[in-house]
Amino acid sequence: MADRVQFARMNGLGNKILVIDMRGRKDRVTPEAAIMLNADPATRFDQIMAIHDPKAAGTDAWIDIINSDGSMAQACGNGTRCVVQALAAETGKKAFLFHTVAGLLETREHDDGMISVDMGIPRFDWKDIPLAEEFHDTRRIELQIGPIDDPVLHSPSVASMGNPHAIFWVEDDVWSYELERFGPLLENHPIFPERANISIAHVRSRNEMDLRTWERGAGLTLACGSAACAAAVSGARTGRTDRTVTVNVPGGPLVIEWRESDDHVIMTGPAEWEWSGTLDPATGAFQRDETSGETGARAL
Ligand SMILES: N[C@@H](CCC[C@H](N)C(=O)O)C(=O)O
Repeated sequence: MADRVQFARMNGLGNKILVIDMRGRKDRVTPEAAIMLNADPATRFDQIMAIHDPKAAGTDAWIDIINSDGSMAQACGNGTRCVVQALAAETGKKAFLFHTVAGLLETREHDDGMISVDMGIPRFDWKDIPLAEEFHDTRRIELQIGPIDDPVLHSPSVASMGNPHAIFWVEDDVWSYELERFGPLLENHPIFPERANISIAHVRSRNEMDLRTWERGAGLTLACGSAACAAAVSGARTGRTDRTVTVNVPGGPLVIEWRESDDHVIMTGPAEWEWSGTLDPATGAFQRDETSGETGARAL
């Protein structure tokens, strides 16, 4: 038990997150531990957010983001809100500056419990997504799935929110597409050398869209915050939407603002604590706290 750390099972609009407290330690959550934790229905997750000691002055923590297949991700909007809620409950602070492989993330918990994350400036250059071939206009790239003369999905917009996203625009209901079938094929398409998160978007109005996402390294999820940001900026870039849009993901609505003043993308939504326990970050062996199980915001 001595080598165990605290963790909380949380969710951001149904995106299943394990927040693991690695502060004060030099080791990292291993891919083996991630795979073990994901294999148990009690701890099955979409992402792990491992909180480490800060690496730079002025920041509150370094965060490693790990997908359920054990791979590392550069961004996780829903998981970031979960970390904010856990640390706000622990410290009473309302604002945090986090550091990830993709850069700095400014965050704030509002009085109504909603949490905003500054997801940074999106990138659109084909080399930044990255794509395997040169495309001058990433608002619409040549990529399709299904019969060549009658594709089911085609011509996605692509964007990087630190992590790679492709957004397929559809005129009809996002639920009428077999994303569980097309998602893995598109995630691993050779055009995406680092794989990609694959979303289907239906625009309802200039300020609202519906979005389903097949996540790189995690599969179908109820919510993907960075995909909502990528879809919002791609909607604005292609003239479909305004710069502030409500993105309805299967788990509920996220509000995304692509700020005019500095091009940063601000994502606002909820986070929810479910239960907590201790685990071994090397093996993934875990124990649930007997006393945990009430809902509401909790410290780790
Ligand atoms: N759920 C996340 C995105 C997680 C990362 C993604 N699977 C990747 O590998 O890029 C979110 O809320 O942004």
